[in-house]
Amino acid sequence: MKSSRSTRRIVLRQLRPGRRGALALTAGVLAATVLPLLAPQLTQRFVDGAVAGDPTQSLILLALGYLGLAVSGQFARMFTAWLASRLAWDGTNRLRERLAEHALELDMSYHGRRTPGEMIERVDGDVVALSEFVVAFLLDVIASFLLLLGVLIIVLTVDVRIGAALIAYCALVGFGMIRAQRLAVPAATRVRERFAALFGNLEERLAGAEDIRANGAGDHAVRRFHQVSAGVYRADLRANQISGGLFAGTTVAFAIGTALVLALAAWTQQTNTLTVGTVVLLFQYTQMVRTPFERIIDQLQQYQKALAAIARIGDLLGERRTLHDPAQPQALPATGALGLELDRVSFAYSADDDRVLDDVTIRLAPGETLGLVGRTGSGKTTIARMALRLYDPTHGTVRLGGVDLRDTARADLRRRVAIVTQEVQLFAASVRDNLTLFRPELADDDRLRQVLTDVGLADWFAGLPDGLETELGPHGGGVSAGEAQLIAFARAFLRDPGLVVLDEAASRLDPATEELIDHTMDRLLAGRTGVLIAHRLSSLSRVDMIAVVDGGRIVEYGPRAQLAADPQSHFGHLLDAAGVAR
Ligand SMILES: Nc1ncnc2c1ncn2[C@@H]1O[C@H](COP(=O)(O)OP(=O)(O)OP(=O)(O)O)[C@@H](O)[C@H]1O
Repeated sequence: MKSSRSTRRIVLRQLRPGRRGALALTAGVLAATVLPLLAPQLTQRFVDGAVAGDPTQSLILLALGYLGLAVSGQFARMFTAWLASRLAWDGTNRLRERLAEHALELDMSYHGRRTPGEMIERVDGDVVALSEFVVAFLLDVIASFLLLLGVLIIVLTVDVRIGAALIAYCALVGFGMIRAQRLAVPAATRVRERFAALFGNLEERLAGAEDIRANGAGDHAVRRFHQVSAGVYRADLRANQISGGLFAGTTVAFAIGTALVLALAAWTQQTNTLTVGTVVLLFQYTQMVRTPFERIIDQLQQYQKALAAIARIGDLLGERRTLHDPAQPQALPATGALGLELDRVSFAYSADDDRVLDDVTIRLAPGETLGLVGRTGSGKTTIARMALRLYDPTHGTVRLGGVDLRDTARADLRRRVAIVTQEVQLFAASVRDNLTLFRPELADDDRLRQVLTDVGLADWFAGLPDGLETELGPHGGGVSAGEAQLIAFARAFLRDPGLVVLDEAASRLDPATEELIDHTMDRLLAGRTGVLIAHRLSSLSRVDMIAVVDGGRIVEYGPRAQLAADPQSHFGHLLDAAGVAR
């Protein structure tokens, strides 16, 4: 989706400061510009006064005034820098929040097409690039532009000829600098590419450190690292040569400019139209031209980057959900088990893909449990995703408690359906937050403790140093795979759902933990409708119905006991092959 003007406007609106902030910033920028502009006026008076033999007292006063101007000018600049960073930080934080919220709202079909790294780059990298530009724009571009304008106007009023010469000179140097900058851009891009290759290489080698060591590929890894590092060195050297050359060229150009203005001023002074003080004044103003010039040209490059960032952020904000909440949602039954029905459901992950589900029909009465079996990639998880409305079917209908899922409100659905996935996502947060998923109002402490006991985590909980406030490490550090599964069960219990989807962990756990999990699974399924994606056939002993999935189709469907007893059934053969009693 291309970013439209309106989405760009939304991006910029988030960055806009409040009225008071904007006023303070304008005042700061004006002070930071005007104060340095006044300083040479004092120098002029000082020099002319000294030449004319003015009393020392008035010269000291002028010198003190100069000092005061210099100090307050610096102060104004510091204040503006602080304020600009603060306002940009506030603005970009608003934007970051809005983006994160928007990204979380988007369907799984969107996230399925994006890597987490890409999303982080959008929500953080692009926003930081934009924030840096906003600060630099406020500080460097606007302030530098005003300063440059002020200098040119003052010099023009002092002497039109020198002013005109300075303007012509600035235009010439500016043009030259912009052309020269273009030389530097490809070199800087190459440095970034080489660094990206270096970090990519490092990440891959570190992630695979165990395999590299075990297979004796260490020498090769180090050699490759040397090659990639050498690439960074060469690119960086080249970029530094170019920027060093540019710096030297600019210095020479400005030195020539200063010499020219001085020569002109000296010549004018000799014809008695300018005082010595005015020549010093002109010299000082000419010196002031360089920095704003360089800043503005520097920012031209950042501007391109910021434009690209705005476009990408705009694209993300322009993405819309495809799963819509209906205007008048139908409520799901508020309590009790919910019947589940997939009625001739077909589905493809994207319009170009083949069907992953083909004419799937499943009917589960309230309280019944279904076991989904089939080879890897056959479509079991996709069936579960349909029941959770993570996607809408391409054809057919999914009903829960008799209500078409397309007619339900998302919040209602999330309240009544729980899922325990193979890979439990734990957060670097307190146990309480991990259980309630950051909604402390969901349950009081007694209920949280009760649920932990119910899922068999009482001993684990007793060993925690700060009880419910104990912080878990990143990715649930310090929690074993079995405990993580049980925490996921506890999350499901807290919501008291009417439908539970369990995607059993494929990795093996120790027998004691497996027994605990089996027991908890039974408790969770009791009195609820359940869909169990079983990786251990023995787990299926607890389900009422079995669906054997193959290539996105249900090739066998029926009561478990009946299929197990049928000598010809797929399910029976599967049990026999796995050595599990029928
Ligand atoms: N997000 C996705 N985007 C595109 N294709 C997908 C996506 N998720 C799964 N698929 C594809 O859909 C098909 C069915 O996958 P699914 O995960 O439903 O199978 P499964 O039976 O649950 O497998 P497993 O037992 O390995 O978990 C596979 O071909 C898979 O590659």
